[in-house]
Amino acid sequence: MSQSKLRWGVLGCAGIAKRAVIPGIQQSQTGEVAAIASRGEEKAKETAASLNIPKAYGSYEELLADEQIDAVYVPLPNHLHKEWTIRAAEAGKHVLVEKPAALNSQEAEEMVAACAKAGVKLAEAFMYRHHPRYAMIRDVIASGEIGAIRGIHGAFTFNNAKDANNVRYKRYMGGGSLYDVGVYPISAARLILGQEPQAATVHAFFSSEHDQVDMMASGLLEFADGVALTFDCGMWAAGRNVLEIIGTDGRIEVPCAYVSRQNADDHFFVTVRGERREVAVPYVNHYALQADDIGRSVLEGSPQRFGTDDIVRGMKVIDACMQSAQERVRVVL
Ligand SMILES: NC(=O)C1=CN([C@@H]2O[C@H](COP(=O)(O)OP(=O)(O)OC[C@H]3O[C@@H](n4cnc5c(N)ncnc54)[C@H](OP(=O)(O)O)[C@@H]3O)[C@@H](O)[C@H]2O)C=CC1
Ligand SMILES: O=C1CO[C@H](CO)[C@@H](O)[C@@H]1O
Repeated sequence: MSQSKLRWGVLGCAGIAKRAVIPGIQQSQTGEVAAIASRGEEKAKETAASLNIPKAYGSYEELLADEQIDAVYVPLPNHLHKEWTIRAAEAGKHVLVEKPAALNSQEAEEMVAACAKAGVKLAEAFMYRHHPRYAMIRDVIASGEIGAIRGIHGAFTFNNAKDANNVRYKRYMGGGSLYDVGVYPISAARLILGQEPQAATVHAFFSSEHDQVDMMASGLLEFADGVALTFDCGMWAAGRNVLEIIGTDGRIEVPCAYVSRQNADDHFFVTVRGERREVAVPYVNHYALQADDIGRSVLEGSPQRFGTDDIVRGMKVIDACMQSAQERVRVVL
């Protein structure tokens, strides 16, 4: 590609797109947001004006028909990820799709196949993985300082249960805490261990007041050598966003593990034989780094950090967690 920046189009005007991902692309080195689309033209125009986006479209189809757009960001409710990823790929656009990439691994496979057929890149927007903290944490583990990993615990909870119309409380849209936030500690454990779990056991509370979506879930993922991830996630509990890696000789605590601090330096803690030290990590915008990963792969041909096979493997784990929670069984992967 001869141009210097990837021209992004965004489908949908609210939520995480407006709050963080559009500013992230605008701060990235490789991308610019060239157009935004909404189901309502006025909303698109207002959002474009407020975020300095040159073009606004009153439908997603019109944006996909714009030949000036190279890549599309899909921050729609979960049940629309597959449809709009495939439509974007068929229109020749590279795709960054929000987490979870799909409702299940079958959908993820179809999305990966459509992108491969169209010759476009596909990435899942697990922005936290692009934060340099995770490479630093893996370095601490590789140094042997905390010894052999014996277990990982992750938690991601928040409380917006009063917002009854939220897409997270609609079952057909792929609502529920596992899809919304449980996916983060699951993704982080797979990232840190560099392997897939062998079995999943999840207990969830499906709320009749919230369209039977899971409002809270606790789970156990079994990895090789007796290592386990224990996690909990929830949408009607006080906010927590943490990860802990427990070794034979020490442990690593990661505060703000999945959504890093805004405009502030980050850190994590390493405790070995009772001595706790803080490892400082200067502020970065992980949404910008996420955009640059796909941007560099398109503009410079560099490999994406996470392949599309990771998307399907991750969704297989989520499938197993869902099945375990719904059927109250241990699911072998
Ligand atoms: N990586 C991260 O940090 C985060 C990721 N997410 C992910 O982003 C996705 C969207 O979440 P969030 O931004 O909170 O969602 P919102 O409900 O805030 O926004 C979703 C957007 O989708 C569009 N849309 C299209 N069809 C529908 C529909 N039938 N109902 C409602 N909205 C529709 C709307 O845009 P319009 O009306 O303009 O067309 C709306 O602005 C999810 O997959 C979620 O998991 C969410 C928060 C943080
Ligand atoms: O991905 C996400 C980041 O965290 C939010 C909670 O605080 C979630 O709702 C969202 O979907």
